[in-house]
Parts: sequence; structure tokens; C-alpha cells
Amino acid sequence: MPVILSFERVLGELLIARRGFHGDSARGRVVNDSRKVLPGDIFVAIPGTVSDGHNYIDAAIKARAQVVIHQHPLSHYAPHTTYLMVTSTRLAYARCCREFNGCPDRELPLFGVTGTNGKTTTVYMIEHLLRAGGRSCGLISTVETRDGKIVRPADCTTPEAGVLFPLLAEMRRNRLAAAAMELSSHALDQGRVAGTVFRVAVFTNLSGDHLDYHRDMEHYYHAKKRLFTEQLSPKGAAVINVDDRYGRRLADELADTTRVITFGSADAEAKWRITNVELPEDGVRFRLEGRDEAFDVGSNLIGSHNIHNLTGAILAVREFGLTPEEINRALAVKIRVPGRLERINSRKGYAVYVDYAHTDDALSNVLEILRKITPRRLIAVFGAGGDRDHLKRPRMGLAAAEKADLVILTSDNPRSEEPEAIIREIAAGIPEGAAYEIEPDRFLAIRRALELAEPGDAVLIAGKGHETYQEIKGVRHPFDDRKVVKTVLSSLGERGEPQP
Ligand SMILES: CC(=O)N[C@H]1[C@@H](OP(=O)(O)OP(=O)(O)OC[C@H]2O[C@@H](n3ccc(=O)[nH]c3=O)[C@H](O)[C@@H]2O)O[C@H](CO)[C@@H](O)[C@@H]1O[C@H](C)C(=O)N[C@@H](C)C(=O)N[C@H](CCC(=O)O)C(=O)O
Ligand SMILES: Nc1ncnc2c1ncn2[C@@H]1O[C@H](COP(=O)(O)OP(=O)(O)OP(=O)(O)O)[C@@H](O)[C@H]1O
Ligand SMILES: N[C@H](CCC[C@H](N)C(=O)O)C(=O)O
Ligand SMILES: [Mg+2]
Repeated sequence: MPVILSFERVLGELLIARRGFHGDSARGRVVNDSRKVLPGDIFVAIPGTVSDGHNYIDAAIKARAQVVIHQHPLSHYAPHTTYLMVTSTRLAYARCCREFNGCPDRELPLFGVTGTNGKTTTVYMIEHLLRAGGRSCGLISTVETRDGKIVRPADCTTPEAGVLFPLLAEMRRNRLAAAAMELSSHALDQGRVAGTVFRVAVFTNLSGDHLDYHRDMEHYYHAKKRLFTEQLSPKGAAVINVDDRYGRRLADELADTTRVITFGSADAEAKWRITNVELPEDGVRFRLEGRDEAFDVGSNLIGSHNIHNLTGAILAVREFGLTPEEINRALAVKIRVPGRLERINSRKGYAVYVDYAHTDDALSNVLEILRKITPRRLIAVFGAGGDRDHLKRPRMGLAAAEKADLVILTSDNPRSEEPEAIIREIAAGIPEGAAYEIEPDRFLAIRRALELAEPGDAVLIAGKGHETYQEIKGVRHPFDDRKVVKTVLSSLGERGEPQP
């Protein structure tokens, strides 16, 4: 019967095994996919959501893996191979990736942001504030990663450990002062950042999403909470939005163990309160009041949700020593978050907004914001991702029908599902009598909305934001809402300019 080893013991064994391989210590990468194994690699067998890495151990050995890390006893053991059994191969994998990349988080202060909505926006704000304040900052986000030299489009929100730690190590080699990264609930649940220490952790909010994966809100909440209970430095700070009910709960549950910095609206019980809110058409203005200090904030980003995102970012960078003066200087420079309320004007006099709202909460929020600044009708075009949370679909239908004058349901990465079936699930939430149309072809849906729009109207095209593809049956076809809008506007002779 194999013995379960502690991680420290595993590391010790790995260092010996790596030295032993042809005397070449550079060999021995940690790999969790048998298809990527090269001679001398360490293969980690991870039980996944689709298959189980334990089924691929023979394939990994055939590809000449030198070491196998597993968590279940095996039916047979090959000669000339070192087997290490641990309680969780997922955690061992992340911790090995971290160690083999020199534990970059020891010298690179990390800002982690989690929550259902607002993560990307908040990490962009943190990066902006730090950079404008003279501190270079790496970025790991749903849109792209930036390591200080190279900007790469992102494949996911939080990369798996085998991609993440080399990226953080590169940031450290590039002498960045800090890094801001998004933590998805999947990443936290799967321990993609196990062992990593964060300087500041920000909680934006929690609402219904990803219940296909987490089963219920309680599991979803606990996945998010791990950032604060398992990954935050004892000297670090938790910045929490207590206008959100899960945020209030998190702040309460952390109060005895963690330095918690709460923020919320004027009447919230919070260390920092948001007052004097102004929501003009071209940005936001508000005052942030602490116990003994206050400062006035202004930004080009529109919408009350961005007041919360900005506050989270501001309180995070204050932990890094930025002063209110530095923060205000930085905010005087425009912030741009790709695909988040990006506005394109038509010559005819209506506005088009491309946004990444893909939950009912986000849709409802964004439509409320547009309602305040739109003189006439609101037209919303959106769909819902295939092979993802089904429960949010009817709620998205309801939220949009309640807040928009006309809804056009279309496709948004149907993946392996039938587009019409997804649309039917969204439509099931639309109340009787609400105005809606169905056009599964997203290009035609956008064209239909722009043809219907009159001067003074606003068209919201939601769900894809920065994305540049439409994924149908495993194939990603080029599709960028922003480009499609411009193409359609040109074809209608109404091409306007994007608003800065
Ligand atoms: C549900 C989920 O998170 N899945 C992720 C997870 O896959 P998994 O562990 O379930 O892997 P699996 O396919 O069951 O395979 C199990 C193991 O066998 C190995 N294997 C498999 C086949 C083979 O021939 N040989 C082999 O060794 C695999 O490499 C894996 O280690 O780990 C994989 C590698 O790390 C990820 O690519 C994969 O992301 C999939 C593509 C995905 O769609 N993830 C989404 C849901 C996601 O993570 N999204 C969040 C954002 C959500 C948000 O917006 O809030 C993100 O952080 O991006
Ligand atoms: N604080 C917020 N509260 C509610 N809605 C928000 C908030 N911030 C952003 N949104 C809405 O959610 C959309 C997605 O925002 P963002 O990309 O910042 O979120 P995210 O948490 O990174 O999402 P993802 O889980 O896809 O990575 C925005 O386009 C906007 O419509
Ligand atoms: N980043 C989120 C939202 C994607 C929204 C939509 N465009 C989709 O592809 O489902 C996710 O992975 O769930
Ligand atoms: Mg994101």
C-alpha cells in the first residue's frame, strides 16, 4: 500500500529525482496533461471534471515521465519510475509549479480580486492607479495578461498553475512593483493558486452565476472565501464591499482573524463610506469618507457599479502606499476597460454600448445606468453562454425585459448546445406582454437592433464585451461585437466614432 506523503517530503523527493535524470537538473517540468509530457517530466494525475488524470498515467510513462504524483492507489507500478502519493494532486500541482518558479509571490506583491461581477474592471483600475502613481504593475485578467514586456490575450480568467507561475516569475524578472490579478471561483475551488500569498484581497459582490459548477450559492460563496482565508498574507488586508450581502457576511466572518477594510454606501456600517454621488453622462464623481479623512474622487467611467469598483481599487492601492493626491492625479488620466460599456455613436443620433454583462445582476445594473442617460428607448441584444449555468438564463430574460423597452435574444458562444434551446430558456423568464424578438444569428440581431434604433435611443449589446470570437460546436469563429457594430453602422451609412 503506498504511503501518502507530505508536500515537503514530495518536494525533497522531486529535487532528488530531478538531479538524477541524466544529471540534467533543467529537466523535470511539472505537467498535468499526459499529451504534453516530455522525457524526464513530472506527471501529476488530477481528477478533473471531464476525465481523470489517473487514466493517463500509462500514457505519461510511455512519453517517459520520470515521476508520477497521484492521489489514488494504482493497480500497477512501472519500473524505473518514482511514484509519490499525496492527498490532493491539484494542490500538489499548484504548489510544485510555484516552487519550481521560485515562489514569485514572495517578492512580487499581489493584489487579488474576486466576486461575481467587477473583477476585470477592478484589476484594470488597480493597474492604472499603480502605473500612473509610478509603480509598475503586471495584470492577469479575463481580457489579457501583461508581464511588463508582453501583452497576451487571455484564454481564461485565472490561468492554471502551469501558466500562472511562469507568468508571475516573468513579472518578477521584469522587476514589476506589483501584480493585479482576478481570481475566478473555479480557480479558487481548484486550488490553481494554492500556496500563493496575496498582499491585498478585494471582494466585489456575489450573485447567481456558475451554479452548474458550484451547485448552490453556499458552495459558490465558500469558493470565493478561500482567497481571504487561505491565500491572504497575515499582514495583508481584505477590502470588502459591504453593500453586498455576501460581502457583509464575509466581513463579519473574517473580523476576528483578518485586517478587514469595509466600504459601502452613505448609510452602510463601513470603514469607508461613499457619499456625494454624482452620475453625469461622462463619468462618476463621489466622496470617500473614512473615520478621520475624506477625499473626492472623479473618473471618466460611467455607472454606479464603477463607483464600487473604483472604491475597491482605491482602497487596495492605499494599502500599497499611494496617497490620495497620487490617486487623484492618476484618476485624472482616463481609464479604459476593453468591452465594458464601450460606447459607439451613430450619425443618426443613437448610442451603442458594448458591454460584458453576462449575469442577471450585471444586465439589470447596466440597463439601469443606461436608462438614466438615455432620453428615449433602450434596446438590449444578448444571449447566454452554452455549456454554462442554465439557471441564470431565465433570470437574465426577466432582468432585461424589466429594464429595456425591447429585447432581442441571440447567441453568445452556444458551444455544444443548440442556440435555439438556450434562447428558449432565456425567453422562459420574459413576462407575458414584454416586447422581445429572437434572432439566433448575432450579426443579424445586432443589425436588427441598429435598424430599429431612433435618435435618442440606446442599444446595449451585452455578454461578449472584449471577446473576439463566437464559439459554436467546438469552433471559434471570429466575432467582435465592436467591429460588427462599426460594420453595420457603415452599411447603414451611420458610422460614428467610438467615444474615448
Ligand atoms: C471546469 C473547469 O474549470 N475545467 C478546467 C479544468 O479541467 P479539469 O480539471 O476538469 O480537466 P479534465 O478535462 O477533466 O481532465 C483531468 C485531467 O486529466 C488530464 N488529461 C486529460 C486528457 C488526456 O489525454 N491526458 C491528460 O493527462 C488533464 O490535463 C487534467 O489534468 O482544468 C483545466 C486545466 O487546468 C482547464 O483547462 C479547464 O478549464 C475549462 C476549459 C473551462 O472551461 N474552464 C472555465 C469554466 C473556467 O475555469 N472559467 C473561469 C472563469 C469563470 C468566470 O468568468 O468567472 C476561469 O478562471 O477562466
Ligand atoms: N461592481 C459591479 N456590480 C455589478 N455589475 C458589474 C460590476 N462591475 C461590472 N459589472 C457588470 O459586469 C460586467 C462584467 O464586468 P467585469 O468584466 O469587470 O466582471 P468580471 O467579474 O471580471 O467577470 P468575469 O467573471 O466574466 O471575469 C460589466 O460589463 C458590467 O456590466
Ligand atoms: N467569463 C465568463 C463569462 C462569459 C460570457 C459569455 N460570453 C460566455 O462565453 O459564456 C464565463 O466564462 O462564464
Ligand atoms: Mg473578468
